[in-house]
Amino acid sequence: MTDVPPGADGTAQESVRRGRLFVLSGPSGVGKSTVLGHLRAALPELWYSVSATTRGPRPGEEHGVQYFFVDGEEFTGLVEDGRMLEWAEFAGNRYGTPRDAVEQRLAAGQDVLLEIDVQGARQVRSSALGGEAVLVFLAPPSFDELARRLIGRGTEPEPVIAARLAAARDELAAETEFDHTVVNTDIGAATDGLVGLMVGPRPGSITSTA
Ligand SMILES: Nc1ncnc2c1ncn2[C@@H]1O[C@H](COP(=O)(O)OP(=O)(O)OP(=O)(O)O)[C@@H](O)[C@H]1O
Ligand SMILES: Nc1nc2c(ncn2[C@@H]2O[C@H](COP(=O)(O)O)[C@@H](O)[C@H]2O)c(=O)[nH]1
Repeated sequence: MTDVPPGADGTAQESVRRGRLFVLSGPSGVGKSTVLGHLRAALPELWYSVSATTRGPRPGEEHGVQYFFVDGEEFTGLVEDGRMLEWAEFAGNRYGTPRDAVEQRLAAGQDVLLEIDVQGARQVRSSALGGEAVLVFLAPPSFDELARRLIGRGTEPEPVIAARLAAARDELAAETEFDHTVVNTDIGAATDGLVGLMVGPRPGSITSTA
């Protein structure tokens, strides 16, 4: 399920600067996947974790691309074997981040981005990686606009949309737990906002040798 980047075999990592871990979260329908699509073009070196989920694929989604689509039994096995960095149940399905690929990329010096829900972001924060993780909240311009986007996407039946919007009320209240907020009013501006957070100097790093 995981792939290992060249040079990430654990043999020559002492001289490699560790990659940075970014977590992008926010309510369902705010535009996380859309903005990440643009971010891929802006930051081609960034590695995006592919989550596992028990949700069925939407039209056009492929196993190993948007998600690893697994059944409930396989998901439970991954959790019990300690192979999930974090996982959560969201609106009737389970979602989780495969641990090994993330740790291998970070050790190989590659920056990593997780697109996960608020429950998962909290778990990352309290995990061994929590101290180094940068948590970013993608916020909608308003709740009504969030609902318009989720309904307009047309991928979920009405009861699922209702469950996602109910979850969104709690998720929006969690914004203050994050290191940064980017408001997704305009896709280009939101992408630029994320890029600005991700390409800046690391905390404590030397920015000038003069
Ligand atoms: N800035 C924006 N202005 C208008 N529409 C937007 C904007 N950003 C995203 N959208 C639209 O909102 C809908 C939801 O976007 P998207 O699927 O990227 O959300 P998401 O946060 O990834 O959702 P989920 O968490 O459910 O996967 C899509 O139809 C997308 O085209
Ligand atoms: N805690 C986690 N949440 C995840 C993960 N992968 C995706 N998600 C979040 O789930 C919801 C719903 O996603 P959808 O694709 O069904 O619309 C959304 O908020 C995602 O960010 C994960 O690995 N862990």
